[in-house]
Amino acid sequence: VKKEHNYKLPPSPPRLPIIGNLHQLGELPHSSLSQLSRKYGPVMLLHLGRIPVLIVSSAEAAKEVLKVNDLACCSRPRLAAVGRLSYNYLDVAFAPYSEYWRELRKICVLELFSVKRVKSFRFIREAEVGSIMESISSSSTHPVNVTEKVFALTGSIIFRIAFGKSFQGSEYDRAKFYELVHDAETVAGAFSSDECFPRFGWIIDRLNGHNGRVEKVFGQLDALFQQVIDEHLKPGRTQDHEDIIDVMLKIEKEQIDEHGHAWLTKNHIKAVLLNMFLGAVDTSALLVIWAMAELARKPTFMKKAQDEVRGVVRKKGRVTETDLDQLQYLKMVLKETLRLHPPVPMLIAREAISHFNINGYHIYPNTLIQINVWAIARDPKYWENPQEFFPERFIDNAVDFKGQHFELLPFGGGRRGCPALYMGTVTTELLLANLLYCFDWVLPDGMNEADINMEEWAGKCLTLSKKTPLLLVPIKYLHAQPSA
Ligand code: HEM
Repeated sequence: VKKEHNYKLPPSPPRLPIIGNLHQLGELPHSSLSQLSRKYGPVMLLHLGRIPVLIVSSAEAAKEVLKVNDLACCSRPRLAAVGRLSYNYLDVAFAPYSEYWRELRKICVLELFSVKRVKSFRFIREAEVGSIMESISSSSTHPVNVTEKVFALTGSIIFRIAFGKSFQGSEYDRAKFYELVHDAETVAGAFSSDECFPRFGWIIDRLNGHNGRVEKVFGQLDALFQQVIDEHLKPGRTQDHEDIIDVMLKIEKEQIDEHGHAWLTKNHIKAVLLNMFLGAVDTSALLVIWAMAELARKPTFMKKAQDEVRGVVRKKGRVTETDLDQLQYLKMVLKETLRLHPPVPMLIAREAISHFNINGYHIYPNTLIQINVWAIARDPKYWENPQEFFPERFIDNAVDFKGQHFELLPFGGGRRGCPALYMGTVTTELLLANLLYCFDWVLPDGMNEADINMEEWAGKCLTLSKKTPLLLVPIKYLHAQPSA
């Protein structure tokens, strides 16, 4: 299509020279952009330095992107830090749209994150959840940092699913591991100055240490992944259960062509491992932390969820995955949390591959596209009392989060939607159900419900955290036997 001057562009807020609209993002971009969209509309065009970015803030416009024009805009921007961390886009989350990405995505959907594979890791989830419940019950009646415990759990589960061993069985320190995942998230979530500013941005990157930070994180991740892959390749290694590295090494072997070339190499495996750590640890943890914070603020909802889970599990001692189907209220609590606190509030940026129109506006190739699912899920046009946490809104309501209902998109949608939705939901349901079954939760001395700090913190990451840790006092339930 020829670039015509009469192609109408989406409305844009006024911008400053050089930095464009960067100064309007603020500490919480999803929130600042939600306010801006009230003035400029659900489809607006910003400029972050030199990068044109389309901000989408309505369900109708999200449908235009994720369904009607999915193919025209399902690439990802090539950002330098992400490129370095992903071995030059050998991963699935950040790889531009290509035949390679389609093949790898197929492997993820069919082999790595399929329901069958995820079910095969049930024993890991149940064992790790049991051990965290044990550790919480040892501090029964004292305030517990719920945020820390929940992060420890999601990290341990993914570590073991991916690497086939737990922190206990490895020389890798848990705290060091979290720091590394967090650092990787931060550098991956930030634009470099070079990307935003023509000609001189690279100088800023060098001066402010951005490049050095990326290299440091890359070096540490690469060393960890290499070490674990080497362990898997040691002759005589015995394993009682296939982990993600085993599966990928098997695929690597099977893909060797008649000339001895494998299109899947160790770097591809490392890039996918990176996606698993960045995609799974924080998202699942944040969902459960926000859910616990909301329930602690609303004791009647907490009690209702506890009555349900205790009614189903009775004196069994702990919740197992076979119980989850019966926990309808718990599922509504998590759905409502995904609405109010989507762990990835603006999805992962897409990039337009070809020209397309949306709401009568023209979008050019190479435009970045950000869908503000946080804003959509709080829009009174789609939700009654949208700021209120009210799980009952989902009774007799067919809206779900699988990417077909554009007013609720916590896992994204279309070709680039989250391929691990099942893994995410089964992990978070099991964890929340056990927290609610095993303990009653009370507020630390001197605090009341209104004192729970619900402020958000984005910290340049893709995910949305709770600004302060959640501290609650667990009182062990009579029948709880977490490690039974
Ligand atoms: C509650 C948990 C989770 C939430 C809320 C979540 C959310 C998301 C979102 C919003 C996206 C971007 C979708 C888009 O751009 O349209 C995404 C993509 C992705 N997620 Fe998840 N996720 C979760 C769990 C997981 C887990 C457990 C894994 C892997 C172990 C994972 C791996 C990925 C990958 C690889 C992508 C990139 C897909 C692509 O670009 O083709 N996620 N996720």
